[in-house]
Amino acid sequence: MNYYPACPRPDLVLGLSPHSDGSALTVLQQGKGNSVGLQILKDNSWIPVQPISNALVINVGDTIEVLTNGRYKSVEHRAVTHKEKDRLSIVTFYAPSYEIEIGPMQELVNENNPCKYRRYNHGEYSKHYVTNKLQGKKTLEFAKINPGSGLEY
Ligand SMILES: O=C(O)CCC(=O)C(=O)O
Ligand SMILES: [Fe+2]
Repeated sequence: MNYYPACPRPDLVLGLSPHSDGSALTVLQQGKGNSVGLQILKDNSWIPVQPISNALVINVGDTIEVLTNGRYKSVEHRAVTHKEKDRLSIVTFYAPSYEIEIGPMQELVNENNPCKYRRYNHGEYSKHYVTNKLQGKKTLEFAKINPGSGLEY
């Protein structure tokens, strides 16, 4: 559960820094009466996600990006604060157990789609995730075979 108090200077204070979730899928509930707080990064612009009554937001997380060999990208997102209104969001992360080994599905790797991510243990990734700052999609570098290669991720 995330609680963001009202903030007199939303221009200076973020609610939550830009990041992608380490999960496979994230299910997020934001109440309709809430201020708009969640934003996703699309084409280098931050797009607000309007709260809709009785609707859940589903985010693709890093684990799905790796499993699909980059076909489904984890979404970079952040939460902003509001001058007068506070905000509550409820998140549930669906992720593999720590002992599970993750890597791209064989079916999605071929000569046109070379393997972009190494195999690793999800517990290792979780440890890496929680011991690093939230900095956009930087945490996912952990899983890339060749981060500096110019491969299209
Ligand atoms: O409060 C929100 O809308 C975003 C929360 C979030 O991104 C997270 O908990 O990972
Ligand atoms: Fe998140």
